Amino acid sequence: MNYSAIILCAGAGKRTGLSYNKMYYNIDGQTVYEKTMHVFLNDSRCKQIIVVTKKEEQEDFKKLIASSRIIFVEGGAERQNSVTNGLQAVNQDYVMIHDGARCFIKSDLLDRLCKSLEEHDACLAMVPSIDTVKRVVDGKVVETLKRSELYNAQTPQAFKTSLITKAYHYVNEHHLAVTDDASCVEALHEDVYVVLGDYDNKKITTPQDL
Ligand SMILES: Nc1ccn([C@@H]2O[C@H](COP(=O)(O)OP(=O)(O)OP(=O)(O)O)[C@@H](O)[C@H]2O)c(=O)n1
Ligand SMILES: C[C@](O)(CO)[C@H](O)COP(=O)(O)O
Repeated sequence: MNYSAIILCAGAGKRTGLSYNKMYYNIDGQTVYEKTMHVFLNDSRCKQIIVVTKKEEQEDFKKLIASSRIIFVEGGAERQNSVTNGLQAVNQDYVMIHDGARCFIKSDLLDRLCKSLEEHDACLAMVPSIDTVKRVVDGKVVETLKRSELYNAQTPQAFKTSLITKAYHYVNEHHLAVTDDASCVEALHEDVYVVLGDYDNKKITTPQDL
């Protein structure tokens, strides 16, 4: 199953407290960006990698890794806008959308997603929720959700390109704000399938994560 990957790197990383984009943060001698990219570069099914960055940071990213499979696209104000821009460059029938900041991704997750794409047009990595989750309004608990039905969404989120393109077009046209990609397909009332993610596949978000 060949695919394009959209690697989102156009954020600011504000919640980390760093004075620079967390994609340049160094872990064991490699930037977060390089760690993420190597997993996709090592996958022969990944025919095109679309790196979405801020315009002014593109040259810095280019210096870190060179490959004929990589192209750069300018990001937008929100993650949703960055994905929308990335989708315009996709040249494969299937696409995986991945947060650059999830740099602990392993290749077996790509295998599971590719297998799922053979049968389904929309699937995403998820892990069962560990904590008990409650709905709170005005500082008061109004509901305890049934944990056995709760999963935490990760990336990659993998799709038939035509479906996710149509789904993003729909949410953008209706001014709906989404925090992940599968939500756009949900908005079209199309099925989205769960692929077992990995608890290690964390998104670097807070100073504690660093
Ligand atoms: N306008 C944006 C916002 C986010 N991202 C990317 O989407 C991923 C997930 O977003 P998040 O963790 O929220 O990253 P930041 O926006 O960088 O973090 P913060 O919200 O703390 O500033 C990151 O890899 C980030 O670079 C993006 O490409 N374009
Ligand atoms: C897409 C995502 O990583 C799934 O958990 C998450 O929703 C991104 O959220 P953020 O607020 O942009 O970090």
